[in-house]
Amino acid sequence: MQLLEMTAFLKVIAIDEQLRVIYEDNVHFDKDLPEFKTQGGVYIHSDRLTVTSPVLMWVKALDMILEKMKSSGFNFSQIRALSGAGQQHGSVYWKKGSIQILKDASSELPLHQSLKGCFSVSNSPIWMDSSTASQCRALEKAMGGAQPLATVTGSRAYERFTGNQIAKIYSQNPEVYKQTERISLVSSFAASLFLGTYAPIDYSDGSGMNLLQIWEKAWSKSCLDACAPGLEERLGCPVPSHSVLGPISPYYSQRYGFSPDCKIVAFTGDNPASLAGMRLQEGDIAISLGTSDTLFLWIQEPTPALEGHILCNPVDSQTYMALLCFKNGSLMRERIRDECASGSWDEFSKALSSTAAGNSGNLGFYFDVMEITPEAVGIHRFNRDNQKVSSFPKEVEIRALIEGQFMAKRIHAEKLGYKVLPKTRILATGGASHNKKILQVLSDVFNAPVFTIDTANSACLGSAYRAIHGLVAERNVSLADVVKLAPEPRLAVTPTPGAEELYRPLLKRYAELEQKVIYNPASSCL
Ligand SMILES: O=C(CO)[C@@H](O)[C@H](O)CF
Repeated sequence: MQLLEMTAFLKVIAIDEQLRVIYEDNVHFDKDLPEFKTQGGVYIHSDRLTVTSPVLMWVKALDMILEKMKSSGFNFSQIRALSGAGQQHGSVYWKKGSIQILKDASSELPLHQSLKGCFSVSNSPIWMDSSTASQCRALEKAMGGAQPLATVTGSRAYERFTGNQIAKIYSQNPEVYKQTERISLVSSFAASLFLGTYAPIDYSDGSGMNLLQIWEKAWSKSCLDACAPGLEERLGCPVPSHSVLGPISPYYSQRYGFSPDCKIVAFTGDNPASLAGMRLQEGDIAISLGTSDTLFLWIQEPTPALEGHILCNPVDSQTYMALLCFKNGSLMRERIRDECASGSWDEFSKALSSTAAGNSGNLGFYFDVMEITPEAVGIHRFNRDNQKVSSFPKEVEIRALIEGQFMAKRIHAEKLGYKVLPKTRILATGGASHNKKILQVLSDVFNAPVFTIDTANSACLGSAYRAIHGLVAERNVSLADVVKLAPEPRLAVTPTPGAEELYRPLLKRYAELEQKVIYNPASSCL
């Protein structure tokens, strides 16, 4: 069994020995926990840069989803291993003395009641936050620059990365930091709830903090010291992502009937879990079309750069995964769907069918929030002569959005050194991967076949696979061996003949125009 704590929802999947899904359910934060008044599971603060989520909402969602399973008659005693994943980079701050409260939580009460006083920061910073620019500059300065930091930790300093978020809390609320005995990632926080004590951070999700040396798999003392004092003891020691952390807390056996022998396998980030769920192989590109769109690939010898991220591979500690994050993902698509297709995906798809590939040379950049890849914000439209225009007809706008999002992915993947080869497969997952018209554009822009996997939520499935893998990893069994019975990714679409020739000049134009829309703080103040 495994849980996935994402930005907008909590999801659970249980699978049997044949890797068949035997239970699946969600709790949507906005709809099912309206008392927290979140939008998309988050609070966007008035500065438009700070983005947080209430940590108690996550705890209450866990209580809710387990109660739903229990009332459905689910037999928890059959669960042999449990793992999970959480949105990357987010952080949870446990107040002094909380470990004892966590250990002693009464099985008579839902967890959120026992833990309500345990968090020194009640609104956790999450991956959508971009309020730590000064902390990023300070960290890069301390490490000798952006590239030296990227070489050590796999990424230059990014606002959403946990080290910079901790530095902000330490500098703005030193008393709160002093009152904090443990700092978890969202993934290790969720693991702690099941373990009944603080769970360690795994190498893969730990690579998204600007704190972990990805080659040595140990905290970088220089990075820790540059962010906050006494940070190492608050983080604990990182562990391999396949580690078995221990048996499930007695709280779950008493309250839900879990077997006391159920093992907790280290939780990891949502994207590393997706890599496991999609059973990515060398040469594949995975594209997760979610709240944020992410492109990731399995890589043997990475070269950390000033764009994108190199993370420790969650299923093979000797290799790595390259990741590019595009913050304006499904929320951007939904806004254009609402405005240009009356809120209907069918109409949206019809618009894609009624416009020709290449959109008659019209190109668009759609960034409602500050984009990560590249750093840019706002809506920018250009006609076939590269002249800025203020609007497009609705169906042209829809195609410009989708072609633009996928051209950006190909351009930035190739900048990271990735080559689209004849054997390249694109494995698509996430909500939009159900839409064949959207996938057709993806296939044409990359000139590669697109496969989808059975469940739209690969991060969930990946965590279930990792739970099983955790039980045998010590015997050097690879994840691939453990999941060979899993459903094969299904071929969804293949490239339209002539797509490569059509998009090659468009990709070149898009890359050139992107330089014009890159965020330049100086010009934006004028
Ligand atoms: O920031 C990201 C990756 O670096 C996002 O994909 C988050 O993991 C989404 F939860």
